[in-house]
Order: sequence, then C-alpha cells, then structure tokens
Amino acid sequence: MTTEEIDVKIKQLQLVGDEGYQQQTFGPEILLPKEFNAICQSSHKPKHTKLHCRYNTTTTPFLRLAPFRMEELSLDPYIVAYYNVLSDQEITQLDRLTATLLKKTFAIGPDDDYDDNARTADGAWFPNNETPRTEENIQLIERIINLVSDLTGLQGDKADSFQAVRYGFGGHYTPHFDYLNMSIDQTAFYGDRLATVFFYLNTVKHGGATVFPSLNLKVPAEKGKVLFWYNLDGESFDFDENTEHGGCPVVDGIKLGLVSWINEYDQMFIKPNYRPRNQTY
Ligand SMILES: O=C(O)CCC(=O)C(=O)O
Ligand SMILES: [Fe+2]
Repeated sequence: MTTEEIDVKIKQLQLVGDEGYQQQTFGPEILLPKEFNAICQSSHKPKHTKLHCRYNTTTTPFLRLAPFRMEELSLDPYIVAYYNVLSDQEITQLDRLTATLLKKTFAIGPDDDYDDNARTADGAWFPNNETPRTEENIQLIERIINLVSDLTGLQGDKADSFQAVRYGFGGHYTPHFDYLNMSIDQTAFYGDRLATVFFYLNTVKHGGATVFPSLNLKVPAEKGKVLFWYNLDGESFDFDENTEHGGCPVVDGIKLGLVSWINEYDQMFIKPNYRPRNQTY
C-alpha cells in the first residue's frame, strides 16, 4: 500500500485518541487511549538500549540442541521476543485447523464473559472438542505445548490453554492487564496469569503491533515471532502495572495469533508460590 492508501485506511477507521478514555466504542469511531493510539500510529524505531539479542541455549536443556534467537525488549517487567519459532508448514497447519473454529470473542469479567468492544477479534480455544485428533494434529499440539515450556522455562497447562485469534480490518485489543486479580473459579483453581506467550502467525504490514504504553514499547506483528512476558513480578508475584498492553488496530489485511496464558499454580514444582497473604483470593 502507498502512504496515501494507508492514510485513507486510517481515516476509514476513525481512530480517536481520547484523554478521558473509557472502555467503550461509540458509533463508527474506535476510541482508544491517547498514548496508546499515538504509539500505534508512530513509526517503529528500535531504541538504543543495553538490551541484547542472543541465542538462548539455557532456558531448558533442549535448547542446547536447538537454540532460539531471542531479543530482550525489557528487563523489568521481563519481556522477550523469539524469532522463527514455528515453521511455515506448522503455521499453515495451525491456520487450517483454527480457521473453522474462530468465533467472536469476549473479555473475561466479574459476572461472566462480556462484550465491551475492548477486543474486537474472532477467537477459539484450541484445541477444542471440534479439533480432529489426527496423528498430525496431536503432534502439532504437543509441539506447541513443548515450545511454550522451552521458551519460558515454565509449565504450560497440558490440556487446552491456547486461544487462536484473528483480527480483521480495524480489529484491536485496547490496553489491558492479562492478570485477572479477581476471585473467580479460574483464579481459585489455577491462580492468576503469571505470564503470557503470544505467537504471531502472519506479518501485518500496517497496524496490529502489540504495544506496552507504560514502557513506550511497540512490537510489530511478524510471522513466526513469539512474544513472552511476565505479568506478575517473578520474585514477589505482585501484579505489575507496567505490563499493561494492547493490540493496535489492523490497518491492512488481518492479524492471526495464538495466545497462551501461563497460570501460577502450574509452576508449583518450578517456582514456589510466594503470593503475599494480603492479596485477594
Ligand atoms: O493482539 C495482541 O497483540 C495482544 C493480545 C493480547 O494482549 C491478549 O490476547 O491478551
Ligand atoms: Fe493481553
């Protein structure tokens, strides 16, 4: 697309940065927090920092055989990106499998799932009952579960902890925290969402980046990349407000992803849980 065409698309979206932002969308306008909107619309320039890119060979012993290219994006909160994680063939298989499952998604709220236009995307839990358990599919699911452990050093849920997402034109996820900080069945059984892993399944030419406004950090959506971050402080397990993040509106094409939220209680044999007693639930 030319610059003029992109401008036309952005105008079509009527993106409005709002000072007194409330989580709502009015009419055709997509109302977004001002800071977030500004970072989404800015051009991405990596900052000069002391952060490193390296091959990760240590998180699990398997990485000695198959290291991953890793880019440190922030040390506190800890945020890293991995490159070329899933092969094109695996991504095609995953896209084919999830394409028919995707339905409009809702955010989790205190009174059940609700629709507040904060996340305008189709999604599906994956694998779910409709996923054919062929040899090929079982292998792919196992591979993704193992990847999550290898990339994070944490224990993912062995059952079905992934959510496939597809954002269309204008699809976005307004800034939010992945931790729930609520007493609901999910947190009672699994604890809160300690960390998040997001697999980007395609490259979005314009829009669709993941943005952490408090850190002024913009992560472009690129095929094969995986973003991993801790939502809770790794030592104290306190909720880290600097992990607020969102998905920028997609300006050109679509954005496909796979999310894995890693729960606290699954880590009981890896990281003892030091959650202070004064926190809820
Ligand atoms: O789409 C993105 O870039 C972020 C998605 C996200 O934050 C989430 O699914 O919790
Ligand atoms: Fe999120």
